[in-house]
Amino acid sequence: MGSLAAEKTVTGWAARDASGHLTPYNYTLRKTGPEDVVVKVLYCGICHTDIHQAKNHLGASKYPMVPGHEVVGEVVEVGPEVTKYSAGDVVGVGVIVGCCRECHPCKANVEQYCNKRIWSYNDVYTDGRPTQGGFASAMIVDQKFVVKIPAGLAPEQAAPLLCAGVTVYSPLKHFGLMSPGLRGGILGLGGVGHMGVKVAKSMGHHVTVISSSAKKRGEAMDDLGADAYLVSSDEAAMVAAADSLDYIINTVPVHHPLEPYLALLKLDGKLILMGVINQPLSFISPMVMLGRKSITGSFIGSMAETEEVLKFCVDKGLTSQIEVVKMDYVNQAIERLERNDVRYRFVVDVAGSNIDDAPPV
Ligand SMILES: NC(=O)C1=CN([C@@H]2O[C@H](COP(=O)(O)OP(=O)(O)OC[C@H]3O[C@@H](n4cnc5c(N)ncnc54)[C@H](OP(=O)(O)O)[C@@H]3O)[C@@H](O)[C@H]2O)C=CC1
Ligand SMILES: O=C/C=C/c1ccc(O)c(O)c1
Ligand SMILES: [Zn+2]
Ligand SMILES: [Zn+2]
Repeated sequence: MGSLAAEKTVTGWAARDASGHLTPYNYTLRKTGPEDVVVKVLYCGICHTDIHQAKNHLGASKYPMVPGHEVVGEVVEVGPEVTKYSAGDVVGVGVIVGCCRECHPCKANVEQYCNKRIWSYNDVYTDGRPTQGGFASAMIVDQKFVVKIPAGLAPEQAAPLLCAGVTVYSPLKHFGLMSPGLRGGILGLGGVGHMGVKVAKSMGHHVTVISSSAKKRGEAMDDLGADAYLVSSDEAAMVAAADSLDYIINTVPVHHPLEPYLALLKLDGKLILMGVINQPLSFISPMVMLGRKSITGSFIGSMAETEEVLKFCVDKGLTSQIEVVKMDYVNQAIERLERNDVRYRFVVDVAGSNIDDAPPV
């Protein structure tokens, strides 16, 4: 991997424009700083956010962009002040790779809410270089934003926990929704949603999947262990389920009406928005007033919660349900994810794809 003093040239797969099509791209990483960990990427999950970013759904994308923020890798080098990791450790990196360390969220250890957060890609690091994500042979990351993957978790299984897993765990913990017996809804059974079913079931909740079609009913009930399944267009079933849920984790990634789901909540129920939707959502006020309901949101989880969810999954024997693909399949995987054709997360076998050998385009 080279010496601490040298910049490292790596190959990633980058989007060049809002088509979001990824092709090989060579770039240099910063010299390893005192608190930096050099990570050889083994696996990286494909999150729907990678599509939002690569295709400029939020209007702030910069190219070339190497996406990927569910990264599991092996430590190959550490800076002289790194205390937490050493070469050979299997580690994870998620959505955030920097924060100010001084603001209220940083001091409260919820650094994901720091207004000076640095995203793992499509951002600029403190040295002025663009950040680039995990669809690459290596990343250099400050040790604060690295977690150890515990023994007992396969690295490819662990990858989706670094975004999808912690994204459902964090709000359940924060909003006091970890008690057994709660009735939860998971709206949208994709990468985040399937981890929602697994985590909520492991907390002892009664879990209802609310889906746009009946296609996933059998898998949701038989494989993931959901207790009930609602098709959102089935008006009679939606009416029958009114006032029944303590919370809904809403993972739908496109504009949609909120009122059908607010109606499913009990008194004091919470609709927790997860989907990245760049258009106003709407509802009439009595839908929340007459039931003291809340509409809230949540953004990934802290580094501490990321460590917690990894341990939670080991303790409960939870894994993600994944389809492992090679890097040269990444564009097809993205297309399939967009048309809702994956059960439930693609994970790219980056190290097994020999991406350093591909000629850059
Ligand atoms: N807040 C946060 O911290 C995070 C936010 N996100 C965001 O959450 C959203 C979901 O992410 P992820 O789970 O990876 O996405 P997936 O594409 O894996 O899952 C989304 C699910 O939503 C449902 N859906 C309904 N309408 C559509 C549609 N038109 N197109 C696609 N899916 C649809 C589908 O479930 P069904 O078939 O059951 O209807 C689908 O499986 C994204 O917007 C992502 O950016 C992701 C991670 C963290
Ligand atoms: O997948 C993780 C990132 C989620 C995310 C949430 C909100 C937002 O504005 C983003 O750009 C990304
Ligand atoms: Zn994500
Ligand atoms: Zn801060």
